[in-house]
Amino acid sequence: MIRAGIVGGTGYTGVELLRLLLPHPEVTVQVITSRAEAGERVDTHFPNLRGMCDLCYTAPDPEILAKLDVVFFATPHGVAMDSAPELLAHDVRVIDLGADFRLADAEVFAHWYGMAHRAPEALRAACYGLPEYFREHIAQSRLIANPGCYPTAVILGFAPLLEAGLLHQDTLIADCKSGVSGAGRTGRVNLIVPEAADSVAAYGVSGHRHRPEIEATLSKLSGETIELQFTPHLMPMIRGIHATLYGQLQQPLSDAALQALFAERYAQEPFVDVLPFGSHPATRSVRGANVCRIAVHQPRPGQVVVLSVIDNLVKGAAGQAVQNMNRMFALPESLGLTQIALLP
Ligand SMILES: NC(=O)C1=CN([C@@H]2O[C@H](COP(=O)(O)OP(=O)(O)OC[C@H]3O[C@@H](n4cnc5c(N)ncnc54)[C@H](OP(=O)(O)O)[C@@H]3O)[C@@H](O)[C@H]2O)C=CC1
Ligand SMILES: CC(=O)N[C@@H](CCC(=O)OP(=O)(O)O)C(=O)O
Repeated sequence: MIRAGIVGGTGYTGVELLRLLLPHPEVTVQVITSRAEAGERVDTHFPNLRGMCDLCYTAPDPEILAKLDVVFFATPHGVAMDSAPELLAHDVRVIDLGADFRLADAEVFAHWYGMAHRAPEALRAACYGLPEYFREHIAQSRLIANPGCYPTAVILGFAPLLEAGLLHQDTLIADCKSGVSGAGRTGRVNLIVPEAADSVAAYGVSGHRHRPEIEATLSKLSGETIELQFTPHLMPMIRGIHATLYGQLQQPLSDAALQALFAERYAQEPFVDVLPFGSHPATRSVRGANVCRIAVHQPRPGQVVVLSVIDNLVKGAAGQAVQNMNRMFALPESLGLTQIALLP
């Protein structure tokens, strides 16, 4: 059995990790941390776990974490980088759901996250944990940077086109919507019901920290320098990300050829579902499931629109982290991740 620990167990992604790991046949969760709730039973805070979980929160203790096989950091940016080097030295695998190891360039990280990178050596050893594109590297890595939620939806939607060099690079737009759980449990004041319900607003239009993550990954996959306009919006829903991606083809391509590109690229992927051409996937079709549903459109010759939906807490965070863990421990990638989405 893999002995696992979760740092940040009172947050949304930490509890989502617990929901997925408790029934996982090859994992035993031995540690779940909270500084504020140390000593409290987890199921007093999350009654959905009653009868499934006897764990109590403990304060993060490096000596205890160092005895585990894998530690998930479901913590704000800047936390994992202070613990990861020591854990790695004790042969503990680390999966960071935050952004500490996502941007390979420490200076780019410092610019977007407003803090110097304090573990540059670990940063160099980290692998970007998007299994559909970096599966082999993940299997050999001991430190995984779990991708951001928006980047997961955007990269999975754009990558087949960019890998094939089919799009003009100066016309790319990612117009995205997120549910409020994307901001975390201790989210901002504008995420409380009276402020967030019955309203939609864009934010971060001039620059959001997920833009460099998306651009760096798509540049790596395409071999070109990719720049795009990324516009996130806050939606009055709890879970879900909907990405509408726009691009212009460099040369004419039939609808059937576009569809075949996506269908073939993801044919063997257990967690990417390519819908029939011209479909309209809804976030409710992925709620609670580790899946990205994608649909391709060509409204006018040469104009491509890709729709990509995920649950931000599952394929956008905890589910993808478990997928990465499975890969790191040479387990079947789908183990413990075959939940069907909750509908309605
Ligand atoms: N919400 C989402 O949809 C997604 C989130 N992420 C990323 O995952 C990470 C966690 O997000 P989320 O679950 O939403 O966050 P929350 O704000 O809901 O929870 C954060 C957790 O971290 C703990 N924590 C905070 N500071 C520290 C610290 N210095 N040391 C140890 N523990 C700490 C908190 O518990 P306590 O203070 O009691 O210790 C709490 O349990 C973030 O980096 C986020 O950006 C990634 C993809 C999607
Ligand atoms: C709705 C909302 O506020 N979403 C968050 C991103 C969610 C996320 O988890 O991103 P990281 O892992 O990079 O923090 C935001 O835009 O800042």
